[in-house]
Amino acid sequence: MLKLQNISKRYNEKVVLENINLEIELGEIVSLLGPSGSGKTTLLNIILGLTKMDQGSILFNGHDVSYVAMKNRGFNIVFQDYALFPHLNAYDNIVYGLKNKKNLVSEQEIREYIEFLELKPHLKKKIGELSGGQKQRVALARTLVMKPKLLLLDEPLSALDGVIKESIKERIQLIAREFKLTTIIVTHDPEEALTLSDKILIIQNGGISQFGTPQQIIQQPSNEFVKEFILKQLHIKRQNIYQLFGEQYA
Ligand SMILES: Nc1ncnc2c1ncn2[C@@H]1O[C@H](COP(=O)(O)OP(=O)(O)OP(=O)(O)O)[C@@H](O)[C@H]1O
Repeated sequence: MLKLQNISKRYNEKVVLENINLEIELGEIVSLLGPSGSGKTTLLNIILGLTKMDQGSILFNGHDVSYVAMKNRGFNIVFQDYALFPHLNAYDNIVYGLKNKKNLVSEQEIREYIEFLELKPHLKKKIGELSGGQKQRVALARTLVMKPKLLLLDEPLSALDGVIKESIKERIQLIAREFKLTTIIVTHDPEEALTLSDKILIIQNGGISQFGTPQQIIQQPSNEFVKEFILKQLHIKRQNIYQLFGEQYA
């Protein structure tokens, strides 16, 4: 379980996060959802260990990792732009992080991740020869071979559309189930959060506006902001809501 306790962060006297408390169960997919500038990426980076918090603690499976360096936390992130190496082919990108950690994963396991993400036909291609969805799958494979204890995804679907977006969404859900991998996703898109996650944390101005399952957020929005943000301003497709939660919420 990942437990965030009283996390606060300021930048130049401006409060960016204030007293964030959160518990995420093993294998759960949680979306951090909120408007631009609400503090989502800052919270993701604090969990990763990339950004220092001013106050608070992070517990992972009972261990306090608040002061553990990023590389020793074992939490891995897929950045929004994938950060793949353009001069290497897909396979060399996937195994890049294993250079000094050869014993972390067997050849057989690497092959399984590649099969799982349907990347076999693309292994020899340079990054520039891959589609957006293929790049995203290479980035996911590269992260999975590192056997992360926690998977962090920054806007994983924002560069994708239509069918590709849906297939990556399904992949992310399969990864979380198959590998019992706790997954935290930053998104500003309510529809994405509602259809992808087990739970959603809605952040507004650095504070928690609501934390709950998609059903709870649809059925019992805890305040006007949640109602506006989720249901009205961002125009969630009625059809998707209908399919998920039934006619009365469409
Ligand atoms: N390194 C930094 N130095 C100063 N201010 C920062 C820094 N990083 C973020 N901020 C500020 O903190 C606030 C929250 O930023 P953050 O990137 O966490 O928001 P976000 O919800 O992820 O936004 P977006 O959806 O636009 O990416 C913003 O006001 C931003 O300007």
